Amino acid sequence: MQLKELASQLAVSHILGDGETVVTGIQTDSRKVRPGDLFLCISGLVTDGHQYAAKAVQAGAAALVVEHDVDVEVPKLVVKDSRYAMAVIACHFYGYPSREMKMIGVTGTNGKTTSTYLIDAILSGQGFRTGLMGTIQMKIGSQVTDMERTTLEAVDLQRHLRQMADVGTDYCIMEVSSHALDLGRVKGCRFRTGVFTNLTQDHLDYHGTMERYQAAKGLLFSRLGNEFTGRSDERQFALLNADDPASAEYAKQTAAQVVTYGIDSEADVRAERIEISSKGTRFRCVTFKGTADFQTKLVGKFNVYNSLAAIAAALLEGIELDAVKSSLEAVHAVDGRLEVVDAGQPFLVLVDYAHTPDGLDNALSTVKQFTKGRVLCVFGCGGDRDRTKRPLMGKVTAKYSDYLYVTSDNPRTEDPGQILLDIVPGIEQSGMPAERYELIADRREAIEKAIARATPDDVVLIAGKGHEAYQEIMGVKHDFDDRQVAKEAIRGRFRD
Ligand SMILES: CC(=O)N[C@H]1[C@@H](OP(=O)(O)OP(=O)(O)OC[C@H]2O[C@@H](n3ccc(=O)[nH]c3=O)[C@H](O)[C@@H]2O)O[C@H](CO)[C@@H](O)[C@@H]1O[C@H](C)C(=O)N[C@@H](C)C(=O)N[C@H](CCC(=O)O)C(=O)O
Ligand SMILES: Nc1ncnc2c1ncn2[C@@H]1O[C@H](COP(=O)(O)OP(=O)(O)OP(=O)(O)O)[C@@H](O)[C@H]1O
Ligand SMILES: N[C@H](CCC[C@H](N)C(=O)O)C(=O)O
Repeated sequence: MQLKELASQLAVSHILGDGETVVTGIQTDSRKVRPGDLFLCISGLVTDGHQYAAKAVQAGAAALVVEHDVDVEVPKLVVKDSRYAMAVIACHFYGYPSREMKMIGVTGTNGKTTSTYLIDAILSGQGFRTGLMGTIQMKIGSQVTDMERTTLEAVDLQRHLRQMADVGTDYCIMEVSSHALDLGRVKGCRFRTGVFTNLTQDHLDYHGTMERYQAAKGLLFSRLGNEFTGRSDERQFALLNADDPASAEYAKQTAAQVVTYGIDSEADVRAERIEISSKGTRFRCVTFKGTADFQTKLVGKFNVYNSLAAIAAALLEGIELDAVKSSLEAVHAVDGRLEVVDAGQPFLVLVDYAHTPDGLDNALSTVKQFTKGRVLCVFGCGGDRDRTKRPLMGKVTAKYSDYLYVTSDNPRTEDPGQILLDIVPGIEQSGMPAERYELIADRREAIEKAIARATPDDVVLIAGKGHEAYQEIMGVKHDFDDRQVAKEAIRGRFRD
């Protein structure tokens, strides 16, 4: 594609050099540039991509997108904001793949991964070809790859959406993080349905305030039906959690048809008569397409919300309630979400991905509901992330646990000992006596101690890392899988 064609997509830009220069790929990271690529210099939060222009050209970049001139001898497309230009250019370069599929985007603090998995299970159960993108995995056709991010940068996102469209995908179900919305990663994507799960504290390191965090998530809904992204004939839906106060605001901002789900409110799709056990959940689902009794294998009230979101999304696609019911009831636990670790021990061990105060509240209150003995909880807080959530996570875990093992999550570049100390004020505030919690920076040791203390009827909940198979310390990802470590600890204890 010629540089001038890409320039024509941007309202404000000019070319320095030959506009007929052909680019054969797009790249935002100088270390990944291939000959013929267009290298976009992004002024980032940590470093400035313009500094790597020369390196990109050495690697074969045929042209650059810049915000100001840089001293390298290739044609340049000068733009006002290269991050914004990135999404526009990527959509055009890859031929607007989101217009060739029905896209369902899920945003919210917690429940995105679970909801996308459930929607995927129902739609693929109906024979639709589905693609999936989110925190755990990306599925394109029959190919499944692990993911490092919740929502990809625009260039990578559009490239993968093109692959999805090319293999004949009917529906792409994707998680849309608040970072992605704020940084314009999904700009230009045409969503058929935007789903909102909930809004509680997280990521204040990035967004600063809850108001800004809420506004970032709102971009998914304010753009739905408002931003021209092609195929304007098709209806679009904002599927909102009626029990979350943020939904009222999102409903006002969207031009899409608002459909609600909930438990405590009069929603379009709602659950009644909820019964929760350690094996699963029963509820009656009242919808605009009839009523049905569900018995799912997913545990907890929060999973009723995730189920309702998925049921509503599927009903909006014209799937009958009976068919929705049979697909949803067949779903087992999602990877690392209240996942049972069974190595033959006489007590229940669960691994969960709760890593926010509300996620922990939901996971632990659910566990507490069906635990006859004591709740032993192992948890920590990630480094280089919202520090203000740490005492809140301490407080909520102390509220529900009989014994707490405060340990490291992914310390990243922070001092693990300091992260633990940041959690303690919350535990103290809850009034938990000092003999009922321990600070153990080594996560393996913490898991081993919890397993060693458990007796029949107790439940050990290992929270925070769920499906993650690593622990990130000072930029190095060490092999570490809570499920594996827990199994080893159980085998160690019951060896004889
Ligand atoms: C806040 C955030 O999302 N930042 C992301 C963003 O950083 P940035 O734009 O500030 O980039 P930067 O690191 O300053 O670099 C500037 C530019 O120089 C380029 N560069 C840099 C070095 C080099 O040698 N060569 C080079 O070309 C970079 O590729 C980039 O284009 O772009 C970078 C390149 O793609 C990302 O690595 C970085 O993610 C950071 C590491 C991150 O941790 N992001 C997390 C918080 C995130 O996005 N999380 C959400 C999930 C949240 C949820 O739970 O809901 C997600 O969607 O994954
Ligand atoms: N609807 C919900 N409301 C509150 N908590 C939830 C909900 N669904 C799941 N959780 C809790 O949050 C944890 C993470 O769930 P899930 O992976 O589905 O969320 P997510 O939004 O994808 O998270 P992230 O984007 O941070 O990876 C679960 O392990 C569970 O403890
Ligand atoms: N998407 C979330 C995941 C957090 C997972 C938790 N294990 C941690 O490292 O804090 C984030 O990047 O904040």
